[in-house]
Amino acid sequence: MDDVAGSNQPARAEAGPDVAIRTVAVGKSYGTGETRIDALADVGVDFGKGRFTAIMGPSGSGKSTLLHCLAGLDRPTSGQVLFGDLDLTRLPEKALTHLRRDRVGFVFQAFNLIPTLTALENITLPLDLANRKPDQAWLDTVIATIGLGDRLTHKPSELSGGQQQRVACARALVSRPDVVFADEPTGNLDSSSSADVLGFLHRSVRDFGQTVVMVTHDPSAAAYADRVLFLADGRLRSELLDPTAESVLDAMKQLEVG
Ligand SMILES: Nc1ncnc2c1ncn2[C@@H]1O[C@H](COP(=O)(O)OP(=O)(O)OP(=O)(O)O)[C@@H](O)[C@H]1O
Repeated sequence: MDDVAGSNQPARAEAGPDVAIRTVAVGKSYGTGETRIDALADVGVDFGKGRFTAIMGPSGSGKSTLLHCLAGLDRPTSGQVLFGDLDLTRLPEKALTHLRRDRVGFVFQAFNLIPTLTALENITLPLDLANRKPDQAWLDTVIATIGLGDRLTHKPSELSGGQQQRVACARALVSRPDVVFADEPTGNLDSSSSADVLGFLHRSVRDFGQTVVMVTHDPSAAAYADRVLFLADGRLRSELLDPTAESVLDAMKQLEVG
């Protein structure tokens, strides 16, 4: 059993059979005294398995901080993050590194592809780094779904922004992670490329049962999700099921009023 050094608390925990990640009273503060900022306060929420959840809220409301705590990129100051059968808040650094490598996929706003590798080499990079052989049938499925056809031998500089982000999505999915985290994945894309990328993420949930958690500012992007969580001042304020761009806009207006 993995224990945090100096702690008797086990790192094993159980979020629940249908729950990919559960947060329990999560808080994250920066600084102390007068300059202390509570980026997150008392956030308790379940992220269902095989669901597409969007996180929205004004600038500075804690969206990225929450995503980083969920993905094991950052540790909360208080509370628990239960990731499947693990309590991330009690997991030693090395085990967190393994979790990020083996059980989590990331899509960032800035694509973050390796410029010297081809699209295909970028997609299989996480497997190569982990010394794992690709599941060829799954790789073929992912490649067919991103629809890059003959562009797989191209370098990122020879691809459009939308094509690069679809490669980044395929890279996030290739190891069949428990959860794909996307931080503003369409922030640098035009509306047509955004629709391609969001459509791909949506299909990965609907057709392959992938769990996706996405931070976005864009109501149209959030409308691709099954559920939208709204943060304000580091607190969870409301949520919306089966969102549309209009209902998300309304909820955001309510957030500003409230
Ligand atoms: N490393 C840090 N040190 C100090 N304060 C931080 C740090 N990271 C974030 N913060 C603060 O925590 C709060 C939440 O930041 P966060 O980036 O999570 O918000 P956000 O909702 O993702 O914002 P945006 O939409 O602008 O990206 C902000 O007040 C921010 O200034």
